[in-house]
Amino acid sequence: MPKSILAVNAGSSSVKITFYTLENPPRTIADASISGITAPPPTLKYQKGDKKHKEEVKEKLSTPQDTFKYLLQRCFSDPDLSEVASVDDLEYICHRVVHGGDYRDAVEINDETLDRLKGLEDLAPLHNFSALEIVRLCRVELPKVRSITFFDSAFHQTIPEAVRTYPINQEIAKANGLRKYGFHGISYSFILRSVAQFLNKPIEKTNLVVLHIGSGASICAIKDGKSVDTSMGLTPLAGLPGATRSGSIDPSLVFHYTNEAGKLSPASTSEMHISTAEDILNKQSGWKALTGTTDFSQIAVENPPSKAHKLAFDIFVDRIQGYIGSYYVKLNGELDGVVFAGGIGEKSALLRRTLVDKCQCLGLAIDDVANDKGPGDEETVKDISKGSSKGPRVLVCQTNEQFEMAYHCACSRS
Ligand SMILES: Nc1ncnc2c1ncn2[C@@H]1O[C@H](COP(=O)(O)OP(=O)(O)O)[C@@H](O)[C@H]1O
Ligand SMILES: CC(=O)OP(=O)(O)O
Ligand SMILES: [Mg+2]
Repeated sequence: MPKSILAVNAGSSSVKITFYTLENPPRTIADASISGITAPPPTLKYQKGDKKHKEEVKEKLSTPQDTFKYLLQRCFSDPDLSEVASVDDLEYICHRVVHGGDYRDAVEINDETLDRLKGLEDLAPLHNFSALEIVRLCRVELPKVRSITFFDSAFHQTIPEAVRTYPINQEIAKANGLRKYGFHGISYSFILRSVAQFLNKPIEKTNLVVLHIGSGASICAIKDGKSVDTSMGLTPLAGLPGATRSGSIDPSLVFHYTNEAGKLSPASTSEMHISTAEDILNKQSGWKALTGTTDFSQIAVENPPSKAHKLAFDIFVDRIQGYIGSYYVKLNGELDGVVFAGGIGEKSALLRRTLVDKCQCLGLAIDDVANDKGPGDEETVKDISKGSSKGPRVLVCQTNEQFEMAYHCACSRS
């Protein structure tokens, strides 16, 4: 039986896994995910071809490792999934790791790289912990399968010095790795390749402003196929607000909010230390703090259920509009398109329409019918610009971080 690739995308509240054939390009065999780990009961979603299944998980899944093991076991024990019946059918496991520090490329896990990644965990405990717990588990329980880690930050290594440097003491900045890194890069890499192909342009001549907006949200300016700026910074907290994140705020706010800011948060564990301020701004802010829900589909509605929902929507629109304006100028107005991606970008026609209306002065215009319809299941990129528009294209891209990892894994092998 030919071997396969398993791609793992472990987030703070979900673990998604996808099995692919080991060929170039890889073909999806099956997809499984568990979401709602932090807001039980967790939900399992499973898809193989046209067969879709969703159920509440009864077992207690308190760690990313438990969740990953549960998903793997479910897939291995499915009689319809004969392609991946056991660990012997796997050649590679690709892991999405959010913070990769100075890494420019994916790395294969061995004692040395795992040690280096351990150092990064302190810089981004909230974001790297789940993924690295799963990497460690795979080392112990699936030692024959090669683990490759892909970093969200790697795509942004091209950001110029003046953009990535914080104006603080540079000795301290260098010693502690304090600079803008940027994230969602695995997704941006998928989007860039897919959109360049769609526009029939070479990647190195493609200029885009891309919005990856899901429960974590960021935006990226791409010039000649390279990231030149992005809204997230040292950690994914900077920039746009998200489901539970504040996004950029005046840093002094922290000390006015609570005088416990620097103390360890009760959410810390013996392996993961986070301060009270980090916990508040990362996990108790954003849509959740404003409206009580983390689900943007309840906020992005024509008639919002409360003033707070309307305010949350308006805040998001305001912050994104600011970045689009700034990046348009940084790209000298020479952009091929503005791309909407991520759960919200792909699904909310209302947010896309509102933003495009607010950015009319840049020549953006939308076709309402195409926008309302959105992309079909098999449509990776859809053009929703108004036919007569001479401005940059307005596009929706259904991003796929798992595929991007499997694709690079298969490419580097062939
Ligand atoms: N129709 C919709 N309108 C607005 N937001 C939506 C819609 N459908 C899903 N979303 C939002 O997309 C977000 C999840 O995005 P996704 O990129 O899948 O998540 P993650 O950041 O966890 O990877 C959630 O906040 C969800 O509410
Ligand atoms: C980097 C980041 O914010 O990731 P996610 O959107 O998956 O939370
Ligand atoms: Mg995501």
